[in-house]
Amino acid sequence: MATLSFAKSLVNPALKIVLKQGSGSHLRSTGLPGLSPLSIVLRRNYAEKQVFERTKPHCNVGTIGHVDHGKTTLTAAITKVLADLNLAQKKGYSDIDNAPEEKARGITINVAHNMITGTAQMDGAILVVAATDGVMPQTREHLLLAKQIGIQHVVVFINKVDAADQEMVELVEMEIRELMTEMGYDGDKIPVIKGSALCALEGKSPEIGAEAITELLKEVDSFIPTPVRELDKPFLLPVESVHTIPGRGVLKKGTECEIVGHGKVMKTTITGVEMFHKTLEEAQAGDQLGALVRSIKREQIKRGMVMAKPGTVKAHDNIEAAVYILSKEEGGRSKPFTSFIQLQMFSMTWDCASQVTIPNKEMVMPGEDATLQLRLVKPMVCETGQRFTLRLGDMTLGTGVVTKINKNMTEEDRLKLMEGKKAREKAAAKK
Ligand SMILES: Nc1nc2c(ncn2[C@@H]2O[C@H](COP(=O)(O)OP(=O)(O)OP(=O)(O)O)[C@@H](O)[C@H]2O)c(=O)[nH]1
Ligand SMILES: [Mg+2]
Repeated sequence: MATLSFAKSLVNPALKIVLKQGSGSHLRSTGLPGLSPLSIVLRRNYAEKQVFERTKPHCNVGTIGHVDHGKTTLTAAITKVLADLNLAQKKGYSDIDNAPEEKARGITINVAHNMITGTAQMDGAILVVAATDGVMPQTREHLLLAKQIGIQHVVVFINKVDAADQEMVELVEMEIRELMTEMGYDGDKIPVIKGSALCALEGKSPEIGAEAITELLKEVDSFIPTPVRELDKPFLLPVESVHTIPGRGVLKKGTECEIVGHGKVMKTTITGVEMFHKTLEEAQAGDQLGALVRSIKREQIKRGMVMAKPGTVKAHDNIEAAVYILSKEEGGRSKPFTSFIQLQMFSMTWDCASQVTIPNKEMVMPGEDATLQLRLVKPMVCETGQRFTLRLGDMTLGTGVVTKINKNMTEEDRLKLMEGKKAREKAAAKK
């Protein structure tokens, strides 16, 4: 397995670091579903050509961590340090935090949601912890989620060391190593780099600024291996977002595909593939790309649908799953739940309301495992083994994996489900 090495990258003037941006393509899909706004796509040998050349592997690394600990600043600092070495384009806060709400409030919204919907795509993570605060609730929540969704490689950056004394920094390091071990990572071996993203960004105190970033990149490089992509399976791309580009009528050009989800199945043909604003001959698993498709209107496609080889995927609305319900300490809720609770299910790039039935017990307590039957209000693409998260409002309640697919509901079943939902909502409103 080839390893994408930042150490190597740093001495390779051909490296470019590219942040996820809107590509202006007609249908934006991603084989590495839903990169978080803070994700970094590392690729090497990025040449300023109109045609994209696949000469180096890609590795997707995202930043996670508690609110205000410096995720956005660190991402900006990484691009600055690499740009100074002529290895990347510098990106500002507003390039990184893409959503309008994020821009307006200067915060990264919903990292957990991005992690959940973007799971398969993050090959590794940088956990940002401010030395001034230490481990905070979202530090735990994100790390737990990272573990559960299968992110095996995490590098830690203790940020804001400019604003904390040495003793504090050492305590925070011990605290993090302990937490990592508790979460099932090798807390003693994990690379922990201490520095200041702000200093790096402002070009101050190089020993805790630029040099710390360089060290972080070296560790990312050697510690996070290049993922092995499943190239021999039929293609499947979760739709991340949809864009219109006027006057452009045209995966591999000519490939027939099906777009499935939100209760629909549509057949079409791919007329062009783009990556990082460049056209390419062929996209492969692990790429984040834009696909142009024939005779489909923008309104017909929605985030959460899946573009796949015809006949290879189906949408389901009645499934069974093994689920772990987070305890309060892990960021879950303190109360148990019973059958008929309505939860939002998040998987790949979709989310859908679902009604829960607990087949073999009365209720599920926080911190417990359970088998659940989930009935979705619309059929969505899911397969046995697919991972998902259940949320209630903005709280992560649990994470799970699909264990069995039941026959889709009939229209009558669905109506009953919706009616039952309405009745229960009415009853709840009366209370
Ligand atoms: N003193 C100091 N302040 C920093 C450092 N890095 C970031 N900050 C400040 O911390 C605040 C939060 O930084 P952000 O990068 O927005 O943090 P974030 O993790 O993206 O925050 P959310 O998106 O709100 O979750 C800003 O005011 C930064 O200027 C640092 O190294 N030292
Ligand atoms: Mg932010």
